[in-house]
Amino acid sequence: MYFLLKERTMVDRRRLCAKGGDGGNGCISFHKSRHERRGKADGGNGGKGGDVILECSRTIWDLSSLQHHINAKRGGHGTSKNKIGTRGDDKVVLVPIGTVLHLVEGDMPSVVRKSSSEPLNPWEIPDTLENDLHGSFYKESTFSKKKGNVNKDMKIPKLSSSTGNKSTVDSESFDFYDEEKMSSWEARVTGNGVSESDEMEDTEDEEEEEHIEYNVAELTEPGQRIVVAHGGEGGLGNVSLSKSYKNSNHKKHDGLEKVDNIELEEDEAEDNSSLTIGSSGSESVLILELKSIADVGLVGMPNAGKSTLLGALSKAQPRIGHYAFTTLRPNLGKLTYDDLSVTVADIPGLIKGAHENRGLGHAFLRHIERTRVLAYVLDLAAALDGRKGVPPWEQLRDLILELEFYDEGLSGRPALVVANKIDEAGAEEVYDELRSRVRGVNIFPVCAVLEEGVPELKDGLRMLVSGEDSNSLTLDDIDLD
Ligand SMILES: Nc1nc2c(ncn2[C@@H]2O[C@H](COP(=O)(O)OP(=O)(O)OP(=O)(O)O)[C@@H](O)[C@H]2O)c(=O)[nH]1
Repeated sequence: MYFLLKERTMVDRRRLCAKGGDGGNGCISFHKSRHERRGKADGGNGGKGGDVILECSRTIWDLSSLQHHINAKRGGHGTSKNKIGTRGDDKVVLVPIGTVLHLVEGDMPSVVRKSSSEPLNPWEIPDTLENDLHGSFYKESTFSKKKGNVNKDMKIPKLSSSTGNKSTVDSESFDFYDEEKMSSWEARVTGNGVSESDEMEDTEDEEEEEHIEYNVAELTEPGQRIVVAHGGEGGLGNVSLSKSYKNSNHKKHDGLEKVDNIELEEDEAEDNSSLTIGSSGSESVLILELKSIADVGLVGMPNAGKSTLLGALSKAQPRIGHYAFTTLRPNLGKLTYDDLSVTVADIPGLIKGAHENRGLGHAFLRHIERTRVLAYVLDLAAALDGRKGVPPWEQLRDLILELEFYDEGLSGRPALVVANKIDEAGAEEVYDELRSRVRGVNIFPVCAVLEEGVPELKDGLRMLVSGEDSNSLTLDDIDLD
């Protein structure tokens, strides 16, 4: 029995600017009493700023809920009676399993922690400060530009770059889908004059000009956490300042008061004031990308019927049009069997030249790269009755070529073939010919519109995903003569 869940459009890539909270300022205060007429230092340290943390979660499906700018809270200021400022709240952002991080700017995501509620010792002077106090000379940048280390346990995936050219191989000029459709699709506006394609292209252009460190970290386990921007350290209150100077046998003076009977020079007092200011939280710019978007990728030329098929498989209602490229971003459907749950992605139609980034080819191919198995969706009716299209076996050849041009081995994944639009007049004969020309993989005749052949296809997909069927398709398996 199948349980079918609703389909939705997914966001699989997002740029994120993260900023840790600034540290709170330390307090300069003196408690005076009858016995302590000169006053005793009692100013507390500022609280540490919060971190921005990414947490891997099963409950998150894609990156659509992620904001572009995420700031953690600043730490509270220290107060008299040696009260420490509150620690700024961390900002924990849930991301899906398989989120890969690319670093555009800032510190390496460094710390993997299970919980953000680590008890903070308010009396502790941060290492960096301790060193500065006893070391050479304090500089504010020491706080704000603290360089993190990559966690050794962090899994570094080997994903190929998403913007790089995969191949320089030329392909023949494309004549299957007319240029008018292509340009109308590219110009299609999806609201406020900005098309999704424009938005994606802008992002890719922007990225090409940047120096990006790809795949610096990956979130694979639910509950796994990575700090992407650190909170600044709190400034020192005069209690901590006087203790530190005492320890280091420095003689200092604030110009007006004697602290613990230690004489302090006036010029040194100015240095002290900078130590009381909390440091800025670190900032980073990242690109988050989903490594794996689905178990099954529906791959086909525009108009082959992929969206309709996804709807038939998952009772979803993706956008379906009578023109090419109805789908600009992958739609996802979930197909749950008794013992297995399978995600199916309707990947935007590929065209000849996609590997050269024609028609947003790279973006589309990147989606395919992140599916486990492939279902080639062919349009049996494309070449019928003098239509402009090419026969299904040639569609198959073109699809395999595009995958191979983009990334050698991409077409080597387990696959099956969906022969769609079997209901059209003359399609049965084309299907018979397809069967005689294509060997090695299962071929399912389907009418996605009427949902005919869909149960058998579901069984085929199940076998593919569970590994019972591991057949893949190469050009050698297609008889093109
Ligand atoms: N006769 C017939 N038409 C179909 C069938 N499946 C889909 N269509 C039609 O084919 C056209 C394209 O369908 P889509 O599902 O949008 O195709 P697509 O492959 O997702 O297209 P892109 O998103 O542009 O890549 C629509 O007009 C569908 O109604 C089918 O089984 N039989």
